[in-house]
Amino acid sequence: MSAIEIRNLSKSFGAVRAVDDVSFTVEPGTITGFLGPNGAGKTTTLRCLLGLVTPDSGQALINGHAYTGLADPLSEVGAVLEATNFHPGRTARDHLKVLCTAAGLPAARAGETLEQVGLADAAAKRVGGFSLGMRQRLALATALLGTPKILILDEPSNGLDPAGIQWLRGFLRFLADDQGCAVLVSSHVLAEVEQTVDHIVIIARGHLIRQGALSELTAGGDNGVRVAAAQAERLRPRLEATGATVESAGDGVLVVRGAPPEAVGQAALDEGVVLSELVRQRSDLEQVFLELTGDPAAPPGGAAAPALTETPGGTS
Ligand SMILES: Nc1ncnc2c1ncn2[C@@H]1O[C@H](COP(=O)(O)OP(=O)(O)OP(=O)(O)O)[C@@H](O)[C@H]1O
Repeated sequence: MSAIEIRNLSKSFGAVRAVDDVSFTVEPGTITGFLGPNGAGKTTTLRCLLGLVTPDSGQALINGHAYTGLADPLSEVGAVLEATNFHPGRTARDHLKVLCTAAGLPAARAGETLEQVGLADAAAKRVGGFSLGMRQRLALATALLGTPKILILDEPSNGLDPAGIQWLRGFLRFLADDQGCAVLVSSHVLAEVEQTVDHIVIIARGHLIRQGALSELTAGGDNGVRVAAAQAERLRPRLEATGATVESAGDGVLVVRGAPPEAVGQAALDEGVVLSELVRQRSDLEQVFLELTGDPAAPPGGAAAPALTETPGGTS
């Protein structure tokens, strides 16, 4: 049984089909990046998982159950949807203690989770004075109170500075690798999650676009540098001498692997070859995401974005 299972989930708000027949799973010990441009349907999917929105059809399951059917939800799943619902006059520790009392958890969990998220020094400070990044950390502490094995985080990097983002990456990896947690983390920025996640699920306009292991989606790693010039072949010996592989891609076009664009440009300069094109070829994943986020007219699942995993729930 998967920790999280989204099965043929659909939800409309009036005429807007926010989520349309989406299926995927999240397994224990893994981090899944849930990616899509603004308005893609990520938050709606996560809200369905947490019982905050009722789907029109399909299912959103935690350990095989709807959230509302969980006997002890806080010990099974922790969620960070928005980091705004804190009483401004309360201290961070008091905020967590109130929640511990309400949930029947030992009050000591308040201090433990503040320590875990790096807020121990701010435990006695009023939340009203917290930065957005500190609120994000406090929200994460809230999610961790019941020591859940499943975490659902909506845009958790929002408001974190670069050091905070790096800390979050390490912390999520620790939760997945050492604690065996299943982590689902949404973002609209590919680069933000790319270094952290094992799996990726991409949606746009409610539709599932791609899903799979990050290693599969970025297969090949080096996608090469495309260089075009009337005398492109003159670059070949110089580039091959540096260990790069050079393939011909048609008249006057080469694809160079194992050398960065700068090295290809330098070779052209040294050889006195005039270039008409020099471009790093993007990975398939980058390309798909660029089309989704960079070109509003690009059709989701269109010719440029064929489904990698055709089977719904194919990551299971
Ligand atoms: N309660 C609601 N009432 C009406 N429309 C809604 C509601 N919630 C979401 N929508 C619409 O559903 C679509 C999907 O929204 P959703 O918030 O799920 O996307 P998202 O991927 O989380 O976007 P973002 O990254 O901007 O948060 C959007 O068109 C949004 O306007």
